[in-house]
Amino acid sequence: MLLSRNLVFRALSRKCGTHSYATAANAVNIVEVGPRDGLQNEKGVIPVSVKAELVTRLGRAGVKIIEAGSFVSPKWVPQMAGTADVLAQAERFPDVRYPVLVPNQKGLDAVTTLLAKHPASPPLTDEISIFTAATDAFTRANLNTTTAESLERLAPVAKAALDQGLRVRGYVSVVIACPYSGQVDYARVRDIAKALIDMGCYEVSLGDTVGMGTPTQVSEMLEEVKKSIPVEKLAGHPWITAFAPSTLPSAGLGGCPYSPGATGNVATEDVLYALQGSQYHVAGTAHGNGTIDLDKMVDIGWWISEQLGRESTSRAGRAIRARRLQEREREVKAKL
Ligand SMILES: CC(C)(COP(=O)([O-])OP(=O)([O-])OC[C@H]1O[C@@H](n2cnc3c(N)ncnc32)[C@H](O)[C@@H]1OP(=O)([O-])[O-])[C@@H](O)C(=O)NCCC(=O)NCCSC(=O)C[C@@](C)(O)CC(=O)[O-]
Repeated sequence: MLLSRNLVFRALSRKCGTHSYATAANAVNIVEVGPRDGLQNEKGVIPVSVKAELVTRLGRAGVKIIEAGSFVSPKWVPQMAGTADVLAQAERFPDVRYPVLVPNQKGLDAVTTLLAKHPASPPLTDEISIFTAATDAFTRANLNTTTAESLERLAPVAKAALDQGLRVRGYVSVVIACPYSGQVDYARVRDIAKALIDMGCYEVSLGDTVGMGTPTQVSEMLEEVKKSIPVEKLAGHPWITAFAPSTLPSAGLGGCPYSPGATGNVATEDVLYALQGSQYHVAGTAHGNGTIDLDKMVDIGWWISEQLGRESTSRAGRAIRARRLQEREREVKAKL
């Protein structure tokens, strides 16, 4: 699956966060963005039933935060059409959150309509993610406006969402380099992230959208952003090379359709695998042992990849599958 595009930095801060899912020291929050970021860039049409099943399977595997889709213009991102039906059809688990991406008031209105139509408890979603970018060129390509104008548009959307009891999370894209305008000014990243926090985002995910950042660049950018925002309110997406915690999709799928040259995401399975035996662990999840089930995530990664007509790019996913096949062959031979 598309693992984490955003690892949350609470583990690094060694403090509990302000969320209801506050984490202990060394705990990593994983925001699984497979159903949204992982699928939004696909060429073919993905049936709603497949998208809903993906959300269901992730919940069963113990993922605690699943970004289930987006309420953007279907003309801009056709793959995200039907997100309301995905939310309505997916089997939901009471301790799992299902945030959705919202670009404007129209997107929030669609969420409000959905919640009125399906008055479930807990609600189908209780969180929106709003997004902008560190450069005007990227914001123009992705949202058809400038960064400053996007922030102006998003402020009332965030306020309206908070007023109706929704949580609001923020994304800043291209925090290191922009595919259209090159190296990014980290002070600008800091100011934009701060603007999102000031409008009520409980956390801001910083995206190296094209995946060009080196660990040194990511550290420098973070040092700048930390001047205005405490680290426990930051998440990373998808620069796992530099930091432990993040927002990821399974099977390494995905990316922003308006980010030419992006090479896909770090797979959730790979991060789960890397965390094994490290000083970090996944924050408390649906499965009381505080872990996401790696084997189930590998299965989900292969399943969704098959649905999309490709192979999983997750290294851990491929290795674990190869090991399973070998074990099965050995068992068959032993029976002969
Ligand atoms: C923001 C807009 C809508 C502006 O697009 P626009 O064309 O400027 O908007 P508009 O207000 O002029 O409306 C144009 C048409 O879109 C419709 N429309 C307008 N809004 C909506 C809506 N919410 N839902 C459904 N329909 C909508 C609207 O009704 C109208 O339809 P028409 O009259 O032509 O039939 C467009 O640019 C858009 O949808 N952009 C989203 C692009 C996107 O989803 N990108 C991928 C997600 S971001 C990402 O992946 C990065 C991230 C978050 O992962 C972090 C990282 O990786 O760095």
